[in-house]
Amino acid sequence: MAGNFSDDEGNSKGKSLEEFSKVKREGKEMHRSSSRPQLDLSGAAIQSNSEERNPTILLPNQSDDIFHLALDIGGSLIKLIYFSRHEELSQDDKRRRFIKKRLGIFNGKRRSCPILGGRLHFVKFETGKLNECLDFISSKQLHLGVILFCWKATGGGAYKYADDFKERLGVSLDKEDEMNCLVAGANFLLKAIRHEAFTHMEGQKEFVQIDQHDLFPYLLVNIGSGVSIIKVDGDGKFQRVSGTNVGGGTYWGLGKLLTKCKSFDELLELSQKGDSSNIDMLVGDIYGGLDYSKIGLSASTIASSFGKTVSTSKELLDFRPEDISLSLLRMISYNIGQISYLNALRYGLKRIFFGGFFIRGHAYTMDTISFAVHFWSKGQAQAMFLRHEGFLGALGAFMSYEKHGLDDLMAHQLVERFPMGAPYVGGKIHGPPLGDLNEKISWMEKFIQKGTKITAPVPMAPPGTTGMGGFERPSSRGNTLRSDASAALNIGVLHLVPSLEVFPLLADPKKYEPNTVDLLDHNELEYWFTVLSEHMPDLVDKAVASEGGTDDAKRRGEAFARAFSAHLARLMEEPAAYGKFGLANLLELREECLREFQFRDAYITIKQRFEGRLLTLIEGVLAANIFDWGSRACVDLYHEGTIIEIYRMSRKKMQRPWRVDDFDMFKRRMLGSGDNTSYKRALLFVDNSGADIVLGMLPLARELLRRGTEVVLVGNSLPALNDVTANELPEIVAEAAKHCDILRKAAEAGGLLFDAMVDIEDELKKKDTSVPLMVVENGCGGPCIDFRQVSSELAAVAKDADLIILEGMGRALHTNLNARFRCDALKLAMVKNQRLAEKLFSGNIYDCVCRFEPVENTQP
Ligand SMILES: CC(C)(COP(=O)(O)O)[C@@H](O)C(=O)NCCC(=O)O
Ligand SMILES: [Mn+2]
Repeated sequence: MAGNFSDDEGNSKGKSLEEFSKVKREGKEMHRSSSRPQLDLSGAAIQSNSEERNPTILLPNQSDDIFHLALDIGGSLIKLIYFSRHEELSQDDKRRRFIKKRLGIFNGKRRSCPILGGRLHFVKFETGKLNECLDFISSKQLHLGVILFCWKATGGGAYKYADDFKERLGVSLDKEDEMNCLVAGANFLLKAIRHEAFTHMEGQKEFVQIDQHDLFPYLLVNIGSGVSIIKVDGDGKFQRVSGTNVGGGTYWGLGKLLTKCKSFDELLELSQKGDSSNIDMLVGDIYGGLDYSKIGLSASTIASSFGKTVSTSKELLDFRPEDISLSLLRMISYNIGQISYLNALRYGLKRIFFGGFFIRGHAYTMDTISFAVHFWSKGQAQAMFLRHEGFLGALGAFMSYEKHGLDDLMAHQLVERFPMGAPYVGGKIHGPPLGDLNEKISWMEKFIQKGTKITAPVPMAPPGTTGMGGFERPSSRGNTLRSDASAALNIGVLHLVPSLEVFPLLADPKKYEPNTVDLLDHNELEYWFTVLSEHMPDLVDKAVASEGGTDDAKRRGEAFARAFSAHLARLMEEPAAYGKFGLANLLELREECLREFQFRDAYITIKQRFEGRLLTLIEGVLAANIFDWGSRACVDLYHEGTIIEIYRMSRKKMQRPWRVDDFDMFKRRMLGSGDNTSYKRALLFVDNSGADIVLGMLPLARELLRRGTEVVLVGNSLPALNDVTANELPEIVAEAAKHCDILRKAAEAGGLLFDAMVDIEDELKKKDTSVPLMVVENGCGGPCIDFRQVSSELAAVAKDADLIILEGMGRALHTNLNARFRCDALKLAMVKNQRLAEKLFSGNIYDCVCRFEPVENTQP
């Protein structure tokens, strides 16, 4: 990795590099937490002429896990992106080591994948309040990890404010060309991030999946203070074809003069209550209330922005600031839409992507731009917007660091999360600071005391819009408090997980959609909102108990409930607030939110309760799936009997045929005649811990093993509800193995019974590479599974598998009910929700689903 080198005084002369690195290291360690990445200066060499004031230093042995930070300092806003390294989530335990070696997955850093896992954070500040940006960087100590480097920066402010960064933080800014950055940022987003682009017409947001092989050419319109219009033909291939000086700065500047608003967001918020027909001259004003239909203009179309203000004797103070703001917003958005379309027409482009912080996820702005493009192109061209709209330049600057490997990242390696602390907004801090749990809790408590309703961060409510010709007055935002009331960002933190892979047995990864239930359907959202809200008190009880029921745990429990309710409220207000969101995402958001408030495993006490019954081996995966602490109906049942009583009742009630009953087909396949009857390798996606495993999946695994099938038990990587994790599985298997020879032998050979083995390394040297029983993690932290993002070890074992068994409602119904695989698939679940049973199968709660999909039938 290369970068410019200078010490705090900006002078690198007079000290040997070795001395320098020693001093720097010692100094650095004093105020650095141990989890912070260290610079490896060994082997460092000056790359350019050593007489230069800031020669470039090459650090050949530096691992990639240092902070990267990039800036886009525009005329109005500073956009900052920084990368923080992932903490290791769990120890690289014996099981993982064994599996990785057996599967030939290179352990440690993989050369083919030069970046380590980490997170990309997106933050913005007003340029006029540069100090807030510098304070933020200092408070997060982002500058300490990068003492030898310059930060990549773009935008005019990279020149204008370079000295401030040098003086306050001792960091130089390495300037990158703005247009280059915009294009690199847009290309990265459109290629690497799933559903980054969306259309917005008449209040309706629709996500668009761009085929990365069919991306170019397109028109990129970046609306910052001014507007750049760029024709993009490929990576690094572009031309700035036009621009306009009437942009975001114009709206803010004129708005400030005319309304006395103090900030852009205040001005934008004001427009929500405006009625621009008091300011604008409409076609109807000229035509006596009629449309000018001959040329396609409705009465409500603006004939002349601000046209009405000239013909009256009114002064500025006689006009409502709300109306002025809306009128300005319409004038500027419409104008940009029109100019953009004319440029698209000039170059024969159909797709126009709009970015820049002028848009701010503001529905009215997007609708106006879309309307202009649609109207003038007669529906031929399409306006599209980007979820990371404001960060194109900063992302591009970030991409210009060499060797971070980000340019190779693909959608399946990125997971977006929405912690309560993000996004951080400069200026008034409305939300809790990132990362600090205690402050986050206090922040939540403040709202609990006030009894105020809060919604999670992100943009403003969509206004009511009408069709052709104009828009109705936008609806007001009401009096809900947002955790981030001033500036809206509808993006989360991007987690980069280089080890995630697309499940290789998916029949058609392009067509694959994990979610069965789409929450963009408002009825669905309302229903699941109620289900999850009602489940909350019980979940909080369990979570608090899992942490010993202490006062601290109770405090965190309350804060979690507030935070998750705020997310739910946010989604109810704007279902697309977090991008394309299905039920699986919502269920995982709940687990992530628990983890954010440091509940490591909320159902641990429940899982442990089952341990005494581990020996009870009874067949019946379906019946055992009744043990689900995520289902309201089932939790109610648990008050009425012991686990074993409920299980017995569950089995007794199971009358065949089940609601979906392909059992006979599966049996025929299992018992069929000929040589090729046994499956070679089965992947068993196991679900709820204890009863499900012991009463359901282990007996099935045993049967498969008996028939010579290699069995891979696939468990969650992180706890989710009461589901068993991959780390917990070996212990359960070991316990069961004490009572079953088949399991014992298989487990020993699979490296699951370490006590029984002298040395794993000796085991690994054995020639026989067949492993009868393995445990692998799935890469997931929710109760569902998205097969576009699975762990590398699962992807590796999947390559030889010819049978997949998905157990449980989350993995087989909420997700993957419609998924098709390139091998046989058995989907087993009990439907523990009345509405879902009716909707999916016209059935009833506790119905069972046994769907067998032999590969011949699933191939198109
Ligand atoms: C979270 C779950 C999908 C877990 O089910 P499982 O995969 O364990 O069978 C399920 O508990 C669920 O959808 N619960 C919410 C709906 C309800 O309470 O009825
Ligand atoms: Mn489960």
